[in-house]
Amino acid sequence: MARLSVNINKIATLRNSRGGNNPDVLQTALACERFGAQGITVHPRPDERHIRYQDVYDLKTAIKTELNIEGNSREDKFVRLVLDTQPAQVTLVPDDPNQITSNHGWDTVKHQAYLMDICALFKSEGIRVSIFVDPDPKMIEAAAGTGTDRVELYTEAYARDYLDSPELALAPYLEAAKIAQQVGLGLNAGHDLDLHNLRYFNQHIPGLLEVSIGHALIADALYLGLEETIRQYLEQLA
Ligand SMILES: CC(=O)[C@@H](O)[C@H](O)COP(=O)(O)O
Ligand SMILES: NCC(=O)COP(=O)(O)O
Repeated sequence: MARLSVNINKIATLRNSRGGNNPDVLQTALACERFGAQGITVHPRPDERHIRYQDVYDLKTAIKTELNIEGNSREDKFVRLVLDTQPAQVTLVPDDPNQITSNHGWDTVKHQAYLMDICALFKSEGIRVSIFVDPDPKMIEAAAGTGTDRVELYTEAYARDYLDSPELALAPYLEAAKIAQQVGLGLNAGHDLDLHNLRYFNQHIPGLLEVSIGHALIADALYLGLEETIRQYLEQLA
C-alpha cells in the first residue's frame, strides 16, 4: 500500500505571513502523524519563504515517522542540511531558486554523472535517495544508472489532464511505472495530487510506494479539518 507523506510547506507559508509562530509547523507535523500520516515532507528553498532550514532541524528531532527532504542538491546549504539531519529520504529536485514551485524533473541523461556522485554521497550516509522525474522512459532508465533507490514521478500533468480523461492522463505514468519496475527502482509520486485524482492513480500504478501531498491537502483541511482530511487521503490509498 502506498504511504502518505504530508508536505507541510504551506503551514510554514501561513506562519511566515505574520512573522510569529502561528500556525506551529512542529505541532502540525505531530498532528499529521497522530492522524495517521506515515511521513512528513518538507521542501526548503534558498529564500526560506516557507519551510526554514531551522524548521527541518527541529522536525527531525521531534517526528517519529519518516522525514523526506526535497530540494536542489546543487545548493551547498541543502546538502549540509540533509547530511546534518539524516532524514529517511532525500528527494532531489532540479529547481531554480526563483521558481514559484517545482515545474520539471531532472534530466537524468544529461546530468547522470553529477547525480551518480550526489546519490553516492547521500547513500554513504544511509539516506534513501529519490530523484524527481517527468514520466519519460528515457529519464527513468537513466535514473537507474545513478544509483538512486527510487524516482518520484512529477504528477502535475496527470492532475491537469485527469480532468479531461483519466485514462489518457495516466498512460505515460503507467509506462514510466513499468519501466521503473523493470530497472529495479522504487516508485514515489507527487505534485498536485488531491482527493479527486489520487484514488485512480493509486489503483492503476503498479508498485507505488509513497505519495507526498501538500497544497491540496492543506487546502482541504480548511474545510474538513486536518484529522478528517488525512483520513480521507488515507482512504484513497487503501
Ligand atoms: C517537488 C514537488 O513536487 C513540489 O510539489 C514541492 O515539494 C512543493 O514545493 P512548494 O511547496 O515550494 O510548492
Ligand atoms: N513532492 C510533492 C509534494 O511534496 C507536494 O506537492 P503538492 O501536493 O504541494 O503539489
